[in-house]
Amino acid sequence: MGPFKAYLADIWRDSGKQMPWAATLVVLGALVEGIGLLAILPLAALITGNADTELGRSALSAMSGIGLVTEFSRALALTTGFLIILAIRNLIMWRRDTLLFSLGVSYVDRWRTRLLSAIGNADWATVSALRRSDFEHAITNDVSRLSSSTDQMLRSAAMIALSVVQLGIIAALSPMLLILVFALLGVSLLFTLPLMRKAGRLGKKLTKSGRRIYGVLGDFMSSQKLARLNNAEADFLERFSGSIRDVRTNQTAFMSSQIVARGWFQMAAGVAVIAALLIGVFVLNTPLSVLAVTILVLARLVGPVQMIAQTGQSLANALPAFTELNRTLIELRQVAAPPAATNCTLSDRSGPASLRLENVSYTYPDTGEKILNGATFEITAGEIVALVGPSGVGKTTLLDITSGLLRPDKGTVFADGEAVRSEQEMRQWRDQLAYLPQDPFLFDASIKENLMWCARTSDEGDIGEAIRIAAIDGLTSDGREGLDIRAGERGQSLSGGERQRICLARALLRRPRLLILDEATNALDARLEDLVLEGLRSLRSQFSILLITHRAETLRHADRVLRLENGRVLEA
Ligand SMILES: Nc1ncnc2c1ncn2[C@@H]1O[C@H](COP(=O)(O)OP(=O)(O)OP(=O)(O)O)[C@@H](O)[C@H]1O
Repeated sequence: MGPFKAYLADIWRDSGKQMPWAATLVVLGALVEGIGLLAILPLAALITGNADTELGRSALSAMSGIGLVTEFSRALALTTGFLIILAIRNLIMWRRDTLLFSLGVSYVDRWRTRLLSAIGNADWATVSALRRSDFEHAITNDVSRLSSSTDQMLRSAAMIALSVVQLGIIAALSPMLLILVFALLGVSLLFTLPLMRKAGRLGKKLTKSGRRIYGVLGDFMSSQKLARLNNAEADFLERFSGSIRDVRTNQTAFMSSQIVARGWFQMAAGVAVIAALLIGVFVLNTPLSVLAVTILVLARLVGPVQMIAQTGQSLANALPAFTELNRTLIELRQVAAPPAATNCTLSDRSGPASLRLENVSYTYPDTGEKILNGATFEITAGEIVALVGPSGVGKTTLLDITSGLLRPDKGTVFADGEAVRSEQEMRQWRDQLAYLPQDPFLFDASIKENLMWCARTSDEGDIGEAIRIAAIDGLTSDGREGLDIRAGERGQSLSGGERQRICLARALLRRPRLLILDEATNALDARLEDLVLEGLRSLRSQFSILLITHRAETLRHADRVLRLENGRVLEA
């Protein structure tokens, strides 16, 4: 019951004031439905001419009291009353169902928002170690399962209220018949329990196999080119087929258990209706109108009871997804970078920044490998410094610490002589710098939209200048669509060098005080790289530059070269 309780509490908390209003509508709907059902009794008394129930008798005598004595006037009054009840019922049901639907939809929407904002707030070390496909699976598949079970559960709550009222009516009319109905529910429940347990087991398996599919699919999509070059499409297809086979088996088993459960219910309901008829007529001498109402209630109960039972199964199937989502959320929130009070004044500065890293050490928590060990270096305002070192020595790690993405285990980052420690200080610091990572990333949008991301206030003049420095003016003014050229998914409609230059122009539009380039011009030919780096040099009154490169020719653009070796920074 643990996860179920947590799930209910979560929906309740999330819905705010809407849930009590929805509950009121659910109860009102059930009561009006019950009144509509009872209205059959006087109608039956009128039609058969035999008032065989208390309610039938009182209704007829009440009508005589107000002068309705002819059959026609009574039939008209009863039909009008019936129609009014029906109209009120429909109005309440419409409001109830739209509210329940919107509660369900908003609940799962909020789950997606919670997960995305938890990712946005979690520290970089955790986010970078997160498997993308697991997260995609959580936010699409797990949340969808939650969506359908939440919707079913809310509708079932309305059905339960309806069933309780209808059972109450039978209890008032004939308690013995109620026992029959309970026998039906008991038998149904007996068959449902093992099926619910099975649905829970299948739910856990579905979460696992679903994640595997997303993993294989993610690998497949991002390595299409590689797969084709190695003629390895068949291998992917085989792995994919294996995972979907698992999902299919689990889904089929789940569907089959639902169909079996439905079959049992229909049989149990059929037996109960016949039994109620026979026992009512031959043993209990139940009045005909009560029998009619009972059969009507029983027939109407089959649908709701079936739905309630299926909701049980669907819940058992979705609860593992809820548990998994909660686990992901808690893990991400535990590593949320805490906002801290600060009197940092970095945001007031302008002109090139100075930077100092003092005695910085860092070990990746998942591998335990110590990458930096007392690294110290300095960049003065307006200086261009190159950082070199063998592949895998820790250059990118050092940049991630410089930009505040990773927090050093020991040591301090100083910007303009001020220590940058808290997340708030790091955020202010990141506003001052532009960091171009090794893989240039572009959105599937126009070049202009890509350029203006994070620099919304840039005008035509700013864009023109950034384009010129990044040497993409040739691309954007060659008679094609100019800045409206679409970059394609992850920028695939452009060449590697074009992508790098657009990312550089985008970085310049942020007006950084420190520009960090992690092999950010390595896809350009030597002539273009020279042109771009010379352009950047001319802007040293605006920003300092820290760049990583493996190319010896690039080093001549730097004022100083530093070498990273054994976790320390040395003058080269
Ligand atoms: N998120 C991570 N978790 C664990 N280890 C990591 C992580 N990122 C990098 N590493 C490891 O840290 C070491 C340094 O990596 P880093 O990317 O900083 O090197 P680099 O000097 O920039 O290499 P290159 O020149 O090849 O880009 C490598 O051994 C790498 O495997």
